[in-house]
Amino acid sequence: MIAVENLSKSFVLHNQGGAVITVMAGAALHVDPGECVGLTGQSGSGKSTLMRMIHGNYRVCGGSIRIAGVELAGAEPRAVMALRRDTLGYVSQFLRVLPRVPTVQVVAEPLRALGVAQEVAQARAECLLWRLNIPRRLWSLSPTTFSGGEQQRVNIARGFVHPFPVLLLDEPTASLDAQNRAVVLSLIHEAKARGAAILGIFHDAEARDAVCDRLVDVTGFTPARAT
Ligand SMILES: Nc1ncnc2c1ncn2[C@@H]1O[C@H](COP(=O)(O)OP(=O)(O)OP(=O)(O)O)[C@@H](O)[C@H]1O
Repeated sequence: MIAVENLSKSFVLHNQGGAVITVMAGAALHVDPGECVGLTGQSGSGKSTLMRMIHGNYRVCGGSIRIAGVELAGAEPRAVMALRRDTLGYVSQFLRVLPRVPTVQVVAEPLRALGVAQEVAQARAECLLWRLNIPRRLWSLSPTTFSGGEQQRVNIARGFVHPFPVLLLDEPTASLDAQNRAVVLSLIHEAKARGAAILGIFHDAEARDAVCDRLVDVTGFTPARAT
């Protein structure tokens, strides 16, 4: 479902005399349906950079990223948007939303984008908000003023509302208490059971051990160690 081959990435710092930072060369990994793979490696080794390339936020310098058979390297923005709508879910650490949109709509939006009826999308969103212990009185309010942990749970609800075949998780349990962390781990297990291919960054070792089938150390892709 996720196939990365011979991937390279450099950043050119145009505002710093054109300095070039090569983060990755020869990166390769795959994630099969029903599998959860964790990215590890020391701080600055390129975990987030790899994740952002797989999400289509960062341009690839060389190599290939295929998601459910679709090549992302050099893909048109329209193709990336279609992939994100249908196939590729992403839960980041930080919620980014338009102001004044009620939480329940924020969560239901990925389903609405797929043409799911409003009542069905809302019911599914409410179910996830309930499971993630967001108080009902908050559902009609914008999440912009919510606490860090509440915002993260809204983000998780939004990421899991559609059964995406591929899921990218960037620290999904980072600021959660034990009870909510257990809910998120259940959601990940359920997604694996329905055949989702999941790639995640988990600094929380206990969470990582609970859900990951394999680990890939990104340090092995840094140029000094690349073959
Ligand atoms: N937009 C950017 N412009 C320039 N350099 C960048 C950019 N994004 C990342 N980098 C560089 O790429 C390297 C890898 O960063 P990245 O955030 O991917 O590491 P990480 O493994 O996720 O680190 P951490 O565990 O600390 O979050 C760093 O040296 C960073 O400075």
